[in-house]
Amino acid sequence: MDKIYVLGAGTMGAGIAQTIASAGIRVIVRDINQELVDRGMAIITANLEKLEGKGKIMTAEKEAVLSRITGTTDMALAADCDLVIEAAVENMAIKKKIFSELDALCKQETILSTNTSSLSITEVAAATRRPDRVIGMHFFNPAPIMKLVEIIKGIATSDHTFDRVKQLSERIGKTPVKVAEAPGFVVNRILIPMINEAVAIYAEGIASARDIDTAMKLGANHPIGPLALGDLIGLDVCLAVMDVLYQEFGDPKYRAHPTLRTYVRAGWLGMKSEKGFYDYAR
Ligand SMILES: CC(=O)CC(=O)SCCNC(=O)CCNC(=O)[C@H](O)C(C)(C)COP(=O)(O)OP(=O)(O)OC[C@H]1O[C@@H](n2cnc3c(N)ncnc32)[C@H](O)[C@@H]1OP(=O)(O)O
Ligand SMILES: NC(=O)C1=CN([C@@H]2O[C@H](COP(=O)(O)OP(=O)(O)OC[C@H]3O[C@@H](n4cnc5c(N)ncnc54)[C@H](O)[C@@H]3O)[C@@H](O)[C@H]2O)C=CC1
Repeated sequence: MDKIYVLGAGTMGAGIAQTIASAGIRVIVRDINQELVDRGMAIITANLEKLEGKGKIMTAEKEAVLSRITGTTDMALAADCDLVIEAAVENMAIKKKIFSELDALCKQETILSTNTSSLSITEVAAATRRPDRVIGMHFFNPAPIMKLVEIIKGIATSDHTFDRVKQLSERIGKTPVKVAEAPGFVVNRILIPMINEAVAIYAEGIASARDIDTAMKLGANHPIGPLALGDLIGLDVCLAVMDVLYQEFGDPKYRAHPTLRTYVRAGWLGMKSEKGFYDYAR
């Protein structure tokens, strides 16, 4: 795979584009307006400058990585790419619309993948006429750091598509795991209900946000606490995943805590909106 198209330049899209370009592969990253494209490119540049500042990459390498990334608002540039990685919002209706558009646009061989956190690959694939070439390629946040990629086949995804995505994952330095289609796959079915439970503990006044996080860092050896992790992921993404788990399984244990929903309604989405369980305003 020589040319990859990433759809969405947000938290995940920017990190995925950086990861791919750092592995020597050309990547186009698309968002819906130029301001969002510029914001994504600025995040990538800042990340690379941090690595440069620490002496982990040379200036020439930073420039080379940046030169392999093209920011755009143009969907048509997906046409001749080998792989599309969709990292737009966690909403089935929007993903179906995007995949139907991509299907009409892209060459026959293009593999269409989604970085969805929880949604059905089979349902996304059904919006196309190439369900054998649609697959889940689930990265973790922050994408340049986290080693895992969950690869999820839908009911019609071919072995050939799986093998190609597995090979690419390894080429960009990730460790892929094969996961059968199920709501939330492996990691999020465990992780997001844990974050939801931390929100419940916070809302019940059992401990402060900082103490809940300290408890899980020092008591369970987690690198960051669950509320800080919710802020890193995006509380809107956490809520969307809880709602999918609840709807799909019909089990009340997956009910999103009302406080999580209220935060999202307030626009307190975590780091990306500079406010969540903590304040990030600069
Ligand atoms: C919702 C979904 O669908 C799926 C998901 O993604 S679930 C979320 C999965 N992610 C996690 O669980 C992350 C848990 N947290 C961690 O592992 C760590 O806190 C962390 C790696 C994010 C940061 O590590 P830390 O030790 O707490 O902080 P810090 O020392 O600042 O960072 C460690 C390194 O990561 C880098 N880093 C931190 N955040 C970064 C980011 N957003 N982008 C790129 N690099 C980043 C730092 O620059 C630092 O690099 P060096 O080692 O080269 O100095
Ligand atoms: N935040 C996280 O920790 C993780 C999120 N995911 C998944 O990745 C996807 C993206 O999530 P985030 O990056 O967190 O969201 P985000 O809200 O940070 O970014 C989403 C971006 O997609 C853009 N977008 C919307 N429609 C688009 C379109 N048609 N074309 C191009 N861009 C479009 C938005 O303008 C926005 O910039 C979601 O499906 C989410 O569930 C997966 C792994 C981790």
